[in-house]
Amino acid sequence: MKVLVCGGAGYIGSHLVREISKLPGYEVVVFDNLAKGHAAAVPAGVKLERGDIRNKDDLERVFASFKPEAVFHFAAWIEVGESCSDPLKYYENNVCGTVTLLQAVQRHGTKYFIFSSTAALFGTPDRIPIHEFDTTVPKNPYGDTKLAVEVMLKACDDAFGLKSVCLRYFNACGADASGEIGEDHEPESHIIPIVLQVPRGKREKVFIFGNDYNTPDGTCIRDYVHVTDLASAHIKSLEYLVKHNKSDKFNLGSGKGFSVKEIVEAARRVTGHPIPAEVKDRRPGDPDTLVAASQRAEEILGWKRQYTDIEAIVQTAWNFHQKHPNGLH
Ligand SMILES: NC(=O)c1ccc[n+]([C@@H]2O[C@H](COP(=O)([O-])OP(=O)(O)OC[C@H]3O[C@@H](n4cnc5c(N)ncnc54)[C@H](O)[C@@H]3O)[C@@H](O)[C@H]2O)c1
Ligand SMILES: O=c1ccn([C@@H]2O[C@H](COP(=O)(O)OP(=O)(O)O[C@H]3O[C@H](CO)[C@@H](O)[C@H](O)[C@H]3O)[C@@H](O)[C@H]2O)c(=O)[nH]1
Repeated sequence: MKVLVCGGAGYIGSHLVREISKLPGYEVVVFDNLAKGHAAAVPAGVKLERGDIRNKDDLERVFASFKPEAVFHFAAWIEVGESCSDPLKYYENNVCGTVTLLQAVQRHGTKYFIFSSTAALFGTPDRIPIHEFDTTVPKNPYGDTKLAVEVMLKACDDAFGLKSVCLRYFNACGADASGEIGEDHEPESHIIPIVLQVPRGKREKVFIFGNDYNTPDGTCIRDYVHVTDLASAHIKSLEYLVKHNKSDKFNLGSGKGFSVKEIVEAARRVTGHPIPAEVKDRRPGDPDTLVAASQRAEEILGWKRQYTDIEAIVQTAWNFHQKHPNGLH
């Protein structure tokens, strides 16, 4: 099976590439413009095609020569805050770019499409844990762009039979067990790598955004799901599409929520560093609690998580940062 991984030099995509390229029966090509990803995150032996999903010629070159049977689509801008101040940047890449990519998929008769969606679809959720068919009213343009693609994928299935799986990740975190690849974003906005910047000597303290939420310790609760477990869900999704030839969508979480304070405490235990923390005002747009119901992925895809313990998850991120004090570039 020939698979094209768009955004495969980025954080989550590179973990999928690493896992799928170890398996027999898959030929993998990464397509990435390296705006945020790293060539060093692509394993030796996997071809990296530098190109942009918004550019029809870049796509045509790769689709015509490689003829992928499946596309994993990770390529997007990912910062919620920036999507509020510069929404058109997000619509242009995440929606228009995906239209151009899907046009290539249609032209070349690619059969399967696996899309990186998000918990941000659910805005302020109806209930916790959040189920797949709960109300989707995003609270920011980033979530709107991801919902637009989910809607578009349904239309592509209806019109020309493209079979897709939308995977709504909750908070992706951790790093490959080898420590060779991990999360290296500039600027960094995610809580675990930010907390680890303190023991890395890159910041003095952590700011906790609000301690007056309706949660037991007053700080926001999120569902931290390990990036290697996300990679295995992608492989299961492709197997599902090949076997059942049917589109679907799944929420992917770890099964448990942790507060921001609990994350800081876990990082203190893992690193042995005091990690000073100061409470600041709330960050706009943060809901109290986001926790996924992931039973459908377990039952229908046969997805099994390797990581459930938050310290073990933070430990993998810490191993990565210790191995790459200056990141991957
Ligand atoms: N990180 C999370 O917690 C999280 C949660 C939910 C969903 N997601 C989604 O998962 C996907 C991957 O996220 P990530 O954290 O790995 O982000 P990332 O920025 O590390 O990876 C995205 C990759 O796509 C590439 N890219 C972006 N625009 C491109 C374009 N126009 N053409 C070609 N390549 C392009 C970037 O260079 C980068 O390598 C994104 O679609 C994101 O919205 C992430
Ligand atoms: O310096 C910081 C950074 C974050 N937080 C808090 O930590 C929690 C987690 O924040 P962050 O790591 O930025 O993740 P989210 O805002 O929950 O968003 C991530 O997870 C979502 C799914 O839950 C995805 O949709 C997004 O793409 C992804 O960025 C939130 O309560 C933040 O307010 C802090 O207190 N201090």
